[in-house]
Amino acid sequence: DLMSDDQTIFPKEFQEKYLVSRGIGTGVCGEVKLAFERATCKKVAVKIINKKNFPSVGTATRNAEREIEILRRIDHPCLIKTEDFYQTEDTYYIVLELMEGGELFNRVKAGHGLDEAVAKLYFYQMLMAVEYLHRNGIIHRDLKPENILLASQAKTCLIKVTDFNQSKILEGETLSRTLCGTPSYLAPEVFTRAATTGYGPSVDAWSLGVLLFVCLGGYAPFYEHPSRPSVQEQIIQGEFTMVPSKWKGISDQAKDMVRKLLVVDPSLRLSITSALQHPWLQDPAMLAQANKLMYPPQDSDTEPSHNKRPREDEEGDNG
Ligand SMILES: C/C(=N\O)c1ccc(O)cc1O
Repeated sequence: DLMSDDQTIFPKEFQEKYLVSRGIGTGVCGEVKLAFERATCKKVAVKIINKKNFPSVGTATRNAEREIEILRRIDHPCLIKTEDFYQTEDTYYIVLELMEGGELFNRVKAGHGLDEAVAKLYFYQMLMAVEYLHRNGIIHRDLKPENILLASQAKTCLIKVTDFNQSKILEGETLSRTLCGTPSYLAPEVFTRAATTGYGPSVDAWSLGVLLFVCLGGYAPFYEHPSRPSVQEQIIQGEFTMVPSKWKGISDQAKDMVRKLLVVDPSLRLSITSALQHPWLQDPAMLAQANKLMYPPQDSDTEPSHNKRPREDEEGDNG
């Protein structure tokens, strides 16, 4: 094992394939470093996860490989691709697609939200990504701004959801571990019924509601405050306030979407599929822009049509 510039130990075969550079992010489960694939100079992100953060995972190592297999097959333009996977006896190294725009978290700076049109474009892509995960039997369970990555610095850009592999690979998702991170995005049933009856894909709809609230309002719907009930209590009661000064410029349809997602009873909450049919998203200009970002025309799609004369320097068979 060779030491990189800081104390992280990388497996030899990892070092042979990748050159590790600087840190680009840290999460509750580990840190993220920029790396270069030596053979192609392609930039990648490497998530380094210390197994001691996932005590129950030791026994689940076998199905970690199986989960990796499932995740390799996951393929959607708004989901981060798992490109490679290494592990030592105490660390996981997950090689992921790099997103130059970094985390959405750094875009929704405290105090002001995104333009409504930008929030709508991002939210639509999140819905498409999460609907695809659910169709493939994966519940994300940890949707939050840190797990939404931006492809570029541009406002209207492709976004990708990450860390869905986290919960799926590192099985051993216990309620206690779930409660170790910030509870702000956790759905009510995770605190109430989850321990016994378990919970379904509707938990992701709640988290997307919190995400949309933050993108539009620029502040969290459920947050710690000395004179308020605990965050957990606020969530279980579904108590949130759209402060007029922060929401005055936001459309009624956008507010309606948020209100229909932040519903405590999962059976009454708007589903991902229904959210995609909500009037707020029936916006042809946004849909066209999103589809262009998700499915950019490839060269082969723009082949000159057969009735065009080949360019002077081009030898066409009818040249
Ligand atoms: C986890 C990840 N990519 O997969 C990532 C995390 C942080 C960041 O700034 C850029 C990134 O690409």
